[in-house]
Parts: sequence; structure tokens; C-alpha cells
Amino acid sequence: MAKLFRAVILGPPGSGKGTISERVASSFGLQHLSSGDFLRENIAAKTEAGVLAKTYIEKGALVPDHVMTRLMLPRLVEMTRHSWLLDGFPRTLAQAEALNSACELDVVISLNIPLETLKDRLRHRWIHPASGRVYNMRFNPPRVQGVDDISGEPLIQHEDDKPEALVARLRHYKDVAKPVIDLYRAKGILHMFSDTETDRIWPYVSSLLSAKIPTDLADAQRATTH
Ligand SMILES: Nc1nc2c(ncn2[C@@H]2O[C@H](COP(=O)(O)OP(=O)(O)OP(=O)(O)O)[C@@H](O)[C@H]2O)c(=O)[nH]1
Ligand SMILES: Nc1ncnc2c1ncn2[C@H]1C[C@H](O)[C@@H](COP(=O)(O)OP(=O)(O)O)O1
Repeated sequence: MAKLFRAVILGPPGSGKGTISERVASSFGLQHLSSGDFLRENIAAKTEAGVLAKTYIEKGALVPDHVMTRLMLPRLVEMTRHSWLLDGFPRTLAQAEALNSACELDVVISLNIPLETLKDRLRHRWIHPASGRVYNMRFNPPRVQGVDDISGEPLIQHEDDKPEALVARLRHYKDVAKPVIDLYRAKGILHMFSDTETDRIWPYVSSLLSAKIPTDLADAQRATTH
């Protein structure tokens, strides 16, 4: 059995983690697990973790580490026979250490995007809450403004995507992300990408993963996902 591939993508709100993760999933057949989407699923299903997490997210706060770890690690056990890409987890050093005790990562991608670019992107971001599908009026607009392409349901904007809320979120992101980035740099698996356009970053991410993912594994996974 070819060795499975484990990756994490890190980056501030609006940096393009979700956008790049979707491209990685379709190009390399990795399973994309977004902590935000998984939380929304648990909130919608009113699971114990979902009910608890909702109380924090409604206040615009991070969900406590022990709640996130207790939610994410069992999900990763279910995915143990797949190669995967984690998006939005780990977000703190405690989460990274919990993840490292459960599995070994091959690559950590870190997106380093200028503040003004993040503000501009999030100002134009529209989301379909139920599915987590993400649009941007400048970058990937829906066919009909304000309407989800698949379900036809209305799109919304997150309150904390507004520029005034973003500065606080970014400062908090930087504080909690730095030790995580330092940890993976020390492990020699960190790959940092800086640009203002995802389409300019994508070729580098794609060639990094092409070099790192064993070809027989990538072929096998593409076969199972198509
Ligand atoms: N203009 C522009 N918008 C982009 C680009 N890449 C992504 N976007 C849009 O910018 C917004 C943020 O991208 P996401 O992929 O949601 O970023 P994220 O890191 O997952 O964001 P969070 O979920 O908030 O952490 C979305 O509306 C994207 O469609 C780009 O290169 N240019
Ligand atoms: N790894 C994690 N640790 C703590 N809270 C998390 C988390 N991942 C997601 N959350 C919480 C806080 C986020 O604001 C919320 C929604 O997550 P998201 O969809 O990734 O959006 P964003 O992080 O851009 O706010 O869920």
C-alpha cells in the first residue's frame, strides 16, 4: 500500500486556504477537511460538540482547543485510509501538538497575504451557509448575484468579514499562528507562499505537491475520487 500523504494549509482569514484546498482536492485526490465546514455540519446536526462550538462562534471567538481536538481527531481516525489536506486546523500550538501526537504530517503550506489584499477579498466574499461554498464578486462571482449556483438559495456575508472586524481577527490570527508556523519550520516541513493572487500561488503549490505525493498514490487517489 503506497504511503498515505498528510498535509495542512495555514493562512489568515481570506488568504485563500479554501480556494486552494478545493484545487488540491480535485487535482491530487486528497480528502479536504475544513474545520469551519466540519463545525457548521456539527452545528446543523446539533451534536454535543456543535452545540458547544456554536456558543463561541456566535461571539466571534475561537472554539476552545480541547473541544476542537475532541471533534477533529476522531474524524481523522475515520479518514485514516485516505490522504488528506487539513484546512483551518490546527490553528493553535496546543492543537498542533495534539495533531502531531496522532499523525505525522508530510507538508505544511502557509499562505502569507498582505492585509490590504485580505480586506479587499473579504469585502467581496459571499458564502452559501449551508454548503460553505465560497464566492467573490471580483474573483469567482455566482451566476446570479446573491444566489448560490447549486441550490439557488441566498448568499450571505459574514459579519466578521467586514474591514473593521478583520483587523482584530488578523491580529489574533498572527498571535496564535506564529508558534504553529515556527513548530513546522523547525520540523522542516513548512512551505511559505507570498503573493496577492491565488492564480499566481497555485502553480507553485501544485508543483510542490506533485514532487511530494508519490505518483502511484496520486493516480490511485484520482481513480477513487473520479
Ligand atoms: N480577488 C481575489 N479573490 C480571491 C483570490 N483567491 C481567493 N479569493 C476570494 O477571496 C475570498 C477568501 O478566499 P477563501 O478561500 O475563502 O480564504 P480562506 O483562507 O479559506 O478564508 P477563511 O475561511 O476566512 O479562513 C473568497 O471570496 C475567495 O473567492 C484571488 O486571487 N483574488
Ligand atoms: N481550528 C480551530 N480552532 C478554534 N476555532 C475554530 C477552528 N476552526 C474554526 N474555528 C471557529 C472559529 C471560526 O471563526 C469559525 C469559522 O471557521 P472558518 O469557517 O474557518 O472561518 P474563519 O476562520 O475565517 O472565521 O469556527
